Amino acid sequence: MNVAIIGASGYTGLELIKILINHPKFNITYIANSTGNENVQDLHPCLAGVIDVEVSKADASEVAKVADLAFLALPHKTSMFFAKELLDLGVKVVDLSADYRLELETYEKHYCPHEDKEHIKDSVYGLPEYYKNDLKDAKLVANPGCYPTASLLALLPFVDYIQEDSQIFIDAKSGVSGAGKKLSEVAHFVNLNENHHAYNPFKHRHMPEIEEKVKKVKNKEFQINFVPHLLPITRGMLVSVFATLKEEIDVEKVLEDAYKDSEFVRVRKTPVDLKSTAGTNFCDIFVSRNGKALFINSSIDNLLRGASSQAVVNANIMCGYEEGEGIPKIAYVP
Ligand SMILES: NC(=O)C1=CN([C@@H]2O[C@H](COP(=O)(O)OP(=O)(O)OC[C@H]3O[C@@H](n4cnc5c(N)ncnc54)[C@H](OP(=O)(O)O)[C@@H]3O)[C@@H](O)[C@H]2O)C=CC1
Ligand SMILES: CC(=O)N[C@@H](CCC(=O)OP(=O)(O)O)C(=O)O
Repeated sequence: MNVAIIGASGYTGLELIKILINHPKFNITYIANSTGNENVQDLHPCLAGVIDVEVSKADASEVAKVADLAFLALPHKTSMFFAKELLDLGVKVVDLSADYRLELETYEKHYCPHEDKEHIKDSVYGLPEYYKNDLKDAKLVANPGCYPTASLLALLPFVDYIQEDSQIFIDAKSGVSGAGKKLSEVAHFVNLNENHHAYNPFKHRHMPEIEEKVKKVKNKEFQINFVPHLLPITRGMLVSVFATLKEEIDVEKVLEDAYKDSEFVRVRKTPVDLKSTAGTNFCDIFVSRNGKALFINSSIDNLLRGASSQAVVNANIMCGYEEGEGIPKIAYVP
């Protein structure tokens, strides 16, 4: 199957190239960014001697001539313009941005007016462990955000056991590649190095994404109190969920049962770490309880399970391939 990558000069775009080069079924036929007119090796010197392709200035009608499926690694608000055109031209889309993740009303409250109301209602949320059946027939997949991926995989198995009307707290920590390649004051070496801080407490746009998906998957409404933090590292994400159980249940069994058939969730016996998942599509999860107090701990690579490798898993399912075809499993350890 011929595929296109739009947004190939960004961090997640590069990860898509790296995965798709080695993929047994997908063949990259189109790579684009906002300017084009460059070789991919000039864009990413690490790809010299690996892939020799001209980068185009992104154009949906050109994509439709050479590809059946497009990965959009574009910023929110830009993605929906390309997705709309591509879908109308019959190209399947896996969108890494937030543009198709939420109900229209939730999206417009937390982002901006939506420019593709026709397709947003048909998009499938790309969290494979919970949406696999819908993904099989999807034409448009909305890849989840990195924080919601790690948070939902940790939280969802326990939602039925958490005290109704109680508070759920999520402490989440991300490597700085989560913010994309653009320069910013926060990502300045001197501000970041040997430092650690929270940002947007209780106001981050991933809080409504987590709340909405808990409601959709489990039909339960909880106030999710989400606080993200920035880590002075390139990639990796660590999430700690705190909640109160209705009863003193066997939490390890609940977690193991939830993911016994999942190729890319590993249930751990000790608290999780960043390095064991870096470079892979795995989500590692550990759970513990103190009476009714519940602690769930998850780890992912924000650029892979939080973005590009999860996008390729979704594309595999959409195209009827094995979920794990071409998906990285070996971590960057040590
Ligand atoms: N980084 C992460 O960990 C995660 C990111 N995401 C989401 O994935 C998407 C991509 O993220 P990331 O790779 O970090 O972003 P980057 O900022 O690193 O890259 C953005 C890419 O979009 C391209 N682009 C921007 N505007 C246009 C345009 N008008 N036409 C064509 N190309 C355009 C840029 O090209 P150019 O170089 O020409 O400007 C660049 O290739 C975002 O929506 C992000 O929120 C989701 C989960 C995790
Ligand atoms: C460290 C950092 O800045 N992270 C980004 C989240 C990146 C991501 O997963 O999400 P989206 O696809 O929704 O942008 C942030 O907090 O906005």
